Amino acid sequence: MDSSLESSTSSNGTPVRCRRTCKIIVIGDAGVGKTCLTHRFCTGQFPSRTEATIGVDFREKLLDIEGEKIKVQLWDTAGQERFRKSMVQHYYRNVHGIVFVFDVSNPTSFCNLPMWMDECRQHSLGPDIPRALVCNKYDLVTSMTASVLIDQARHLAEVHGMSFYLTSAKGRKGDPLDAIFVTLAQRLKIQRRESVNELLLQCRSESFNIPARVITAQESKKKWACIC
Ligand SMILES: Nc1nc2c(ncn2[C@@H]2O[C@H](COP(=O)(O)OP(=O)(O)OP(=O)(O)O)[C@@H](O)[C@H]2O)c(=O)[nH]1
Ligand SMILES: [Mg+2]
Repeated sequence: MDSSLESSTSSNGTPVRCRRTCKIIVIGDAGVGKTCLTHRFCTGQFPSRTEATIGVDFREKLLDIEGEKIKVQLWDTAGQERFRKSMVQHYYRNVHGIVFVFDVSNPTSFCNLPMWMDECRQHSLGPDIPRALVCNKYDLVTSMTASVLIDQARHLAEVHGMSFYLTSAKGRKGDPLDAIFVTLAQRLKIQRRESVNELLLQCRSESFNIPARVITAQESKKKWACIC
């Protein structure tokens, strides 16, 4: 995992604390509810009114993952082509997690998912980057057609190793909305731990005469690039 560390400084200018930041992009067709989902996750409220996102909106939330503070930076991207084309390069730079969203009441938004996945591939985001598939507006589900769509979505998520969520940004009791982002942050943390362990093993097998804790610290710094 390659995420960044953020520092705050004390009165004498020395860094006092580093906090990991991970960038999660939220993508999908226009109107599927990306802004509402991210807004609700960060503020707890369903926005009374939204307008089409132009470029990108940033939202942040500090999570406590197994005792470690991780700042999740959400990139709420624009679904409309005309509002996103100048920003696409920025969306995909240094991404740590991806959330694909579609609207269960709009089958076209499901059919367009391969196009969004392709765009990720074209920008070199490999399968190693944790991702989630969100079927939003579940509160609108009434028909059998929707349950077929949900089954297909579940299958798509399984095939691509994505976590799958049925959500309503409008919110219902027990809605798993928070789990989307918390689970991604947990996966990122595990991934980072594993990559450090892999490096340790590699170094040992190559008989480098370097104490393990030195490698961990150095590599950890590289993986979570520090901006202090
Ligand atoms: N019923 C219902 N409506 C929702 C839900 N989520 C979003 N909406 C509505 O869907 C519309 C579009 O929501 P947005 O969050 O702005 O959609 P978006 O994906 O950010 O759209 P772009 O910024 O254009 O890409 C708004 O009218 C929301 O109120 C939901 O879970 N249930
Ligand atoms: Mg939006």
